[in-house]
Amino acid sequence: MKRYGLIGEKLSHSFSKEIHEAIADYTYDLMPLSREEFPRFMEARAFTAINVTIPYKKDVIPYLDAIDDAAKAIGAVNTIVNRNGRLIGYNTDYTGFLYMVRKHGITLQNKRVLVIGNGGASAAIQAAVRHEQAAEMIVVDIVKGNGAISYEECFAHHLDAQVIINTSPVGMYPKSGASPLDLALFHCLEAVLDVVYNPLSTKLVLDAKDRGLPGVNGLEMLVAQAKQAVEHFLDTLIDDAVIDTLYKKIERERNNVILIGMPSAGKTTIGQSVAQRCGKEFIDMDAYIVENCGKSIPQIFEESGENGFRARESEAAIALAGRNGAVIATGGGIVKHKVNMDYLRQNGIVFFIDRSLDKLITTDDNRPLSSSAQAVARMYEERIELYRKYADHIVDNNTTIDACAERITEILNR
Ligand SMILES: Nc1ncnc2c1ncn2[C@@H]1O[C@H](COP(=O)(O)OP(=O)(O)O)[C@@H](O)[C@H]1O
Ligand SMILES: O=C(O)C1=C[C@@H](OP(=O)(O)O)[C@@H](O)[C@H](O)C1
Ligand SMILES: [Mg+2]
Repeated sequence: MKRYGLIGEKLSHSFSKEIHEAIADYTYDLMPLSREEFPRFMEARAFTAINVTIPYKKDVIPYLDAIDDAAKAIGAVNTIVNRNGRLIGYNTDYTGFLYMVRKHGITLQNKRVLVIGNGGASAAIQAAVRHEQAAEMIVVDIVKGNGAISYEECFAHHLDAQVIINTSPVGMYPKSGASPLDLALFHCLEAVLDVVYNPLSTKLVLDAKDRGLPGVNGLEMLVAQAKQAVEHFLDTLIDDAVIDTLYKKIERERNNVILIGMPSAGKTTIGQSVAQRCGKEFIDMDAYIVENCGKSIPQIFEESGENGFRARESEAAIALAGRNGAVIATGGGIVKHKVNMDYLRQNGIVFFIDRSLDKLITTDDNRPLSSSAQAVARMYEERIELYRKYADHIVDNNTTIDACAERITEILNR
């Protein structure tokens, strides 16, 4: 019987089963192995082809009969094919990374490249950067040595890096507020790549985008390395187009849909409709806060003022930003604290629901901030630039709820 799959120590968060089974028509098993189980598994050779992940990418090498040049240069293998009893090793992290670089039109040749982190993923990427003939490659790590310099040394001498590649886990969920370095320091920066794919866009990638630079997340590389592994598994060539299709599909499924805009603009109502149309879960952030506090919004404002409410709103934003594939209607003031949007944007595509001001005035007790035309106008003045700044898309809501929800669904599906 043919057997395909992935070995590694902890595999519960792996996307590989989903990706492989979308590209090929075999069953792909996640096979977590403890350190004790690992040697027996490799000696038995009872598989057709496997991928290898942390911590076994180096440890598999002694069990193999041959490895290709890239895997040899890197000293790590992520793909093993059993060809009539002979185990052959490859490294598609290397080729997957090169796919991602080329796809985004990023040139490494003659560039000063800064690689953050010096672990397994870094080894493959360092080999790829060398292959692309970078002018200079600096590796920085929290642990100095083994080819890596310290952050101190990096800040003292290498702020002229042109391309930054994060191979470290810094910025990965659940510590997604973190970034390995402040991009503002790097005055020659042209592009940033990150191997982390949960969240879909790390803080580092969003910082690059905010500076008008290409910021590339690790999901594309993940899909590319899997597609190239399938090619080795089945000894066939597959069109690269499948990478983009699959990458976009996973991104669409995992991204949250975040609705922002003035109070009464229609975020809650439209959010429910979008969720229903797309078969996604709906979360209303105000309702989430009320449920968690056991108090109504006016009650929270009364007891702890706007600041008290904003603190609870930030807690909710950070918690909900870790969700996947939900439609999240925020409260109108979400944009007032940058940290809220910093988190929500990591796993979300942001829609600004724009409704004309005269339609926003309300005597609803639940909206203590929008009871008069003056109050609404003042609030609008204060926030409009922020709504625009954070929006990936601006959608008009001056006709029907249905029309607006339909427009959002259209944008999501294109
Ligand atoms: N396009 C629209 N047509 C008619 N009523 C609308 C429209 N958009 C919003 N509303 C109404 O405005 C009120 C406020 O909407 P809601 O979804 O609660 O806004 P938000 O969550 O942005 O504060 C609701 O009664 C909703 O039905
Ligand atoms: O704009 C705001 O500052 C607020 C908007 C409300 O949500 P809606 O936008 O759903 O009304 C709610 O979060 C709170 O009353 C504060
Ligand atoms: Mg609402």
